[in-house]
Amino acid sequence: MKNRLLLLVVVAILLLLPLLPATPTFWITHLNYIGLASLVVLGLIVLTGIAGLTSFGQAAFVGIGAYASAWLTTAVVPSPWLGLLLGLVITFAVSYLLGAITLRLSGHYLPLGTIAWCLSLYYLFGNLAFLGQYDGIAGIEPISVFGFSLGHGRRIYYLIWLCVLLAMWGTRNLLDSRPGRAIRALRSGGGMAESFGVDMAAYKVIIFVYAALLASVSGWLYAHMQRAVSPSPFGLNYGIEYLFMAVVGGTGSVWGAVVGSGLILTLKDQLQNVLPKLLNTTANFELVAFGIIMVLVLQYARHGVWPILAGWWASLIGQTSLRGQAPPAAAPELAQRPRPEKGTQVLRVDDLRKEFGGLVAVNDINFSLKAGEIMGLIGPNGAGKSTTFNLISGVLPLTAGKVDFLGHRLDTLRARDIAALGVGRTFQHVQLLPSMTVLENVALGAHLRRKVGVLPAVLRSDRRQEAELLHEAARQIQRVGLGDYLYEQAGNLALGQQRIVEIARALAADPVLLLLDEPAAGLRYKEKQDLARVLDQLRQEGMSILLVEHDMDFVMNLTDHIVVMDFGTKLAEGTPSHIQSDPAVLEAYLGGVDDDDDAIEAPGHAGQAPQGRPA
Ligand SMILES: Nc1ncnc2c1ncn2[C@@H]1O[C@H](COP(=O)(O)OP(=O)(O)OP(=O)(O)O)[C@@H](O)[C@H]1O
Repeated sequence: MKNRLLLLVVVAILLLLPLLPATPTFWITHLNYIGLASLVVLGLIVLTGIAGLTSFGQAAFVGIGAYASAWLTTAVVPSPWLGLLLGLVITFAVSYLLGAITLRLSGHYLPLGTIAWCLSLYYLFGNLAFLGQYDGIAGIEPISVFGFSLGHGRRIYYLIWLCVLLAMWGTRNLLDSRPGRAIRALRSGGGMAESFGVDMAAYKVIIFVYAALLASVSGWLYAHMQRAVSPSPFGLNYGIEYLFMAVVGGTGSVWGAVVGSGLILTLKDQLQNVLPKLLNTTANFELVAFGIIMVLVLQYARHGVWPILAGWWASLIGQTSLRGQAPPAAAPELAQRPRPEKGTQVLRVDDLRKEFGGLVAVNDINFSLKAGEIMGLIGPNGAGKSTTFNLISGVLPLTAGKVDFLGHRLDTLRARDIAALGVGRTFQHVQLLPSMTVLENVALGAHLRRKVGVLPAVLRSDRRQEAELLHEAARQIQRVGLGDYLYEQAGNLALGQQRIVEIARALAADPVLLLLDEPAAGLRYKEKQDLARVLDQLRQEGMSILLVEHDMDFVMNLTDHIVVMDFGTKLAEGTPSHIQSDPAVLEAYLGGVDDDDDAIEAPGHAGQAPQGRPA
């Protein structure tokens, strides 16, 4: 409520400022530039801040939007609105092409790639004769709305800030949606999101184009505000400055765009005014001071200024934790996929093999799993259990062998196609998105159960589907006993609880087969019992569960069937009681059969199995 009030106050001030004759024209011009930069930085917040894809090249897209409209309105038809359309179409085509090529690059190659195409486009603007080469294009028409000219700074101000507010609204909607969760998962890099059906490569291109289109709109407004364009504001130094704005403002929130643009542009302006007077020289020291201030900000406010301001505001209005807040409103339940009859063979692994160079991590393993059965995959550290999981779920390619899931060959499919068939999984090293709430993390698991594109998400016409996804996520979180933590940031939970959240996320995908990698690690005794109850319930519902676990008590009490691996090979297979007295297993675990100790300790006494290979 108080947040809304603050927003209304900000919007009211923005509305009133140009109407007050006392407002200096300089302020309005300055605010116009802040608005133009905010649009570009907003795209960077999504691209770099949220998705972790660093781009130094956004200024080039500003240039495309500016030049397209400048050329069209001066040389072809004097319609800035057609100019906007042309700019958006060209930006779409160029950014799609550049994104498809450069986003395949990772690490430092991606930023270097963006520098390369930013330089290319800059020199292209400066060398094309019909764009006026380095002199650029002058005499550009102002924008008019229903015959009302926005030629004056105080008028175009409203259009600029309307675009900024709309872009902020749309971007917030996007981030708070099914595609938004996928975009926020891009930063995690690994294959986690793909294991829930997210096409990471496609989303990378989508947000690259989204950010470029925002920059293009900024360029269009710039061209018709300045009434002239030349290449210099679209060069690499501006691309770097936009990135600074995003980092200084705060890359995790849409408000960071406005705060960062405002701070950097005001700082630059003030340094230009104050430093010459202070140092009594005309020498250009402002960039030196600017650089030092930037280093200090990066050192002491790594997440930007906005999170600090937001924290102050939250403590001022007494905003407390969201823990315990009511779950999302009830919504129709998502359809469940048909389940195989109990006892039907669900998974069959034939001669599964994985070599890492000379190391055979999985050596021609065979086993099968039926519907309504829990199978344990156990073995000492390094036995090849997690690798087997990764082969079944498509995270790693097989060296040889075959994986059959309900008649589908999994070993020829990508991780996201395997997820779509009904295989859900958790990870040995927890892979949650720590800054997202538990609810959002689990809703990511249900990604494939509703189709919502970027446009409906931006326009917020996806609310029905979103309510269904959140309702399903909340249902699964309550099922695993974490209903009090729906709105807690996942990174704030204890490691054991994070593992349980991963199980809820896998359940949200409505799997037929659940692959759990060390689900009981880090849990207390009572939590393990609760988890065992949930898994038993799932088994009774007909789900097949394959779990890797070191806690023998947990495995022996819960599973129907166990496969023991050692050095990549299958050592033994059978029921828990059979495995507990198998001499080969005892040899692997305990270093040999002892007269006094002829079995893996009975459930209830065992606790953790020895970790590591026998000496
Ligand atoms: N990407 C990789 N590249 C090279 N070697 C790997 C890779 N992944 C796993 N290995 C090796 O394969 C073997 C099996 O590893 P894996 O993680 O599957 O064992 P594990 O049974 O799951 O062990 P733990 O219980 O410790 O998790 C180990 O020797 C490991 O070092």
